[in-house]
Amino acid sequence: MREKHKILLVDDEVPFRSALRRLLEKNHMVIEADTGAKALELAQKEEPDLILLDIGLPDTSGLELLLRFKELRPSPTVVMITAYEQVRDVVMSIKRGAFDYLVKPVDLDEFELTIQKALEHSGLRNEVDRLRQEVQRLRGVDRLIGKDSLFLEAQMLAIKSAQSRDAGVLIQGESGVGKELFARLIHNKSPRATYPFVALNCAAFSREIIESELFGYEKGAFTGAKTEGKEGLLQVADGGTLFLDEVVDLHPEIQAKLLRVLEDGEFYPVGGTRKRQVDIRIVSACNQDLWEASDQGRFRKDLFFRLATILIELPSLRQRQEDIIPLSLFFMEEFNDKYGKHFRGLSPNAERILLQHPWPGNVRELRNTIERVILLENEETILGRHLHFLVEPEKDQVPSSSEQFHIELPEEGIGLEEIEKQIILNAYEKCQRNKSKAARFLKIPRHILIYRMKKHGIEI
Ligand SMILES: Nc1ncnc2c1ncn2[C@@H]1O[C@H](COP(=O)(O)OP(=O)(O)OP(=O)(O)O)[C@@H](O)[C@H]1O
Repeated sequence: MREKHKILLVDDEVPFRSALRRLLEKNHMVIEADTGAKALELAQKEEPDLILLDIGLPDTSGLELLLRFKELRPSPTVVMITAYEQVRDVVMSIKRGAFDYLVKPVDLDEFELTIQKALEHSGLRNEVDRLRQEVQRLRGVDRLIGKDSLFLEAQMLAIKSAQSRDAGVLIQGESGVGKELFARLIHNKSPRATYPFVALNCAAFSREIIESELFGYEKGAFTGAKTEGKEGLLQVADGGTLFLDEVVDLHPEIQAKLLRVLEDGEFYPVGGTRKRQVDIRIVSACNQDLWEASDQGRFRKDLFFRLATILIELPSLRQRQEDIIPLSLFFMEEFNDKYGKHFRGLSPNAERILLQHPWPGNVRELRNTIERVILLENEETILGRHLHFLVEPEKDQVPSSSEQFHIELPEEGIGLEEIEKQIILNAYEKCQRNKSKAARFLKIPRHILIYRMKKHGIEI
């Protein structure tokens, strides 16, 4: 938190700025701009708590500038400064989000009161922003949606494993089931929670990059290495948790180096001669059976035992049908907030489609699906037709007329003549014993149908 508030004065009159500066700088940090361009640059760079903004500037109008300030994040509190004759502009500036206004020449008491209120407002807004971020963070991690028994068992195991500082936890499950979310949950509930959580996807880069990312390097370790060297993620995560995603893809040499870190808490950066010490916990994830990979010689068994002191298996979304609708509603709320929409629920048809889909991409696929609908549609209910992209194309579902037509033939065999007779009889009945209709149905001329009916002894 800043000790002094930072106030930006934007006015092109030097004597007026100097007078305000004298009033303010005893208790606040003051910065100044005499043009709109300079003011915008300072507002972005310095993030002032409060801006005192003159309406008439040489290069732009204060009203235009106000709109630009309102787009900044964090957005500063703005008090407009104006002459009497610009009262209409004041009304406009309040509509555009200015907190208050002061009229030149400024009355001292009114000035102090306005500044005090504006700074209180700015402080409250910052607090609201901070709390909102905190809620978002907690929502993302602590709000794990799921009532399925396999899922709840996994969650209980994760929370229990968080009590230990060091035990290796391996989380297994298909892609998108929430392995990283579980890793964050374990970290946040563990004694290491106030230290960093650092994630690395072991499948995303070459062996060399993973090695230098993990262990860091000393200057000049290899061609292209930054001259000053680089700290590895092991060091960055010191005291906290290192999350290794797709751990099965770690190169054997890196597996060996990692084992040493886990055994002795020590390692050498790439190209380094000075030993580093770290205190980390490793939570890893894998979308295949890591024990089977060890058995097949693709992963060191000694490292497996270190990483998998506790093994958590996360069920696929297909295995937890009862969670599909609650998860959908949860994501609906999330994306309502994000895109300013007002969806309230799912139609029965939409529910049916969501429940029938096999979700090969699991919760991630469901989340993306709901995001797509909320972003693109504008109704209050998610409807079946909003989910058309999940439904197989018609031609794949309904067999063509020739595939639909099927005759059950008797085991002992049957004459072709008899088959023809049965088909004509069926068609004749289907067409309410109307010979013209039956002929059209069988795609033959009417006199041929009559001829064949007589031949087979069918009553006309
Ligand atoms: N139970 C849950 N409740 C709420 N959101 C969830 C849940 N499970 C997963 N998610 C969300 O689904 C998405 C995918 O989750 P996550 O990245 O943790 O999966 P993963 O198993 O690590 O995937 P990958 O194997 O591809 O790395 C994330 O946006 C996550 O927030």
